[in-house]
Amino acid sequence: MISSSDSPILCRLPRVTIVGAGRVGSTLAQRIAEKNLADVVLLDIVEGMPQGLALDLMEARGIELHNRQIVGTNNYADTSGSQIVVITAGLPRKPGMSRDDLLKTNAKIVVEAAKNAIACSPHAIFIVVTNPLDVMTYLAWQATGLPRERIMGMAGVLDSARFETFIALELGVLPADVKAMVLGSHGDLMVPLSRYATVNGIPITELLDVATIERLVQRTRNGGAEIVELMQTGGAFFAPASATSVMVESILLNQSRLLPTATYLQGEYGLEDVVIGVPCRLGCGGIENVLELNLSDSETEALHTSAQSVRQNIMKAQEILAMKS
Ligand SMILES: NC(=O)c1ccc[n+]([C@@H]2O[C@H](COP(=O)([O-])OP(=O)(O)OC[C@H]3O[C@@H](n4cnc5c(N)ncnc54)[C@H](O)[C@@H]3O)[C@@H](O)[C@H]2O)c1
Ligand SMILES: O=C(O)C[C@H](O)C(=O)O
Repeated sequence: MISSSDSPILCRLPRVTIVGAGRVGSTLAQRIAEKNLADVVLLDIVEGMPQGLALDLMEARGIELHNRQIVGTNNYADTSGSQIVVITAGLPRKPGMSRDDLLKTNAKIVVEAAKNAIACSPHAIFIVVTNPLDVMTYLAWQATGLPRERIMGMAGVLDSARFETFIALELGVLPADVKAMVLGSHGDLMVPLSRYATVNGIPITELLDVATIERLVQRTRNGGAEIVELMQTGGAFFAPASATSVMVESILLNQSRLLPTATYLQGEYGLEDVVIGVPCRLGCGGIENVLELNLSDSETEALHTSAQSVRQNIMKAQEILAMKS
């Protein structure tokens, strides 16, 4: 008699663990299940909450016409054998705070989550979402000891989607017709590449004047804060969950999509030993390759300034973690 756990080929469906079942985590669980991408394990420290969310999502399956399993838990043992682990655990910022103000609280949470999750899913690919994003991804990379291909951060897909949204609103065109890429850190020093933004192949520099483009760039840089100020409690979660689900999808379906991804750089763009957003191809092994774009001098300078700020915060985070251990 073969039990289901003895039969990996026939019975193992892809499984994605989401650590942190808050607003981003639970919305991501919904996206993954409703896109029929994988079974989901939602883990949180709050007892009962991930279990309740999972049951609620399970009860929607007949209506949404999918058959994915969603499990809620407080125990890492239930996450074992996951193909992907997404870390959303940690505090969101409040109005008036920068993402870097979350460093102290979230560093310990993310390091612990990463260590616990890798112990149960040693072959998983990790996607970090918790802020401050680039620093948290670096800490999770260190904590897990994973090769850089298997650990990345989500921010660029979201920042790019915001830039595309603002361009589409300005021009009155379909958002899907706008393509743009935002590189750098997930913060005020992010680097929206206006030069590469197009509407169905037409550069936006042909369609909008310099002052308007600069206004849209500034709104993109402030995109997270704009929502935090409006909501007053917590930040964005619908678009962040959509953005993360696109990365999950590209990995699980081996789509090799070229997406702005926070990754550990090893000399690309003249940067080393830092995590920052650059274009990466995402497939079944995680990051398949890092694309080095030909940047102008000012774009390169902006990327380096962004990286310098991440480096300083990595050092701060390491000091904080050293004090606590
Ligand atoms: N990278 C991005 O683009 C992006 C976008 C949106 C949000 N974020 C960040 O994602 C994080 C989560 O945001 P949210 O809106 O979902 O917040 P939230 O408060 O709704 O959810 C966070 C969850 O983490 C849980 N948690 C805390 N410590 C934990 C631990 N040790 N183990 C497991 N779970 C733990 C909490 O109980 C809570 O349910 C924040 O840091 C936020 O700033 C990043
Ligand atoms: O702005 C935040 O604090 C959350 C997230 O990073 C976002 O950009 O929406």
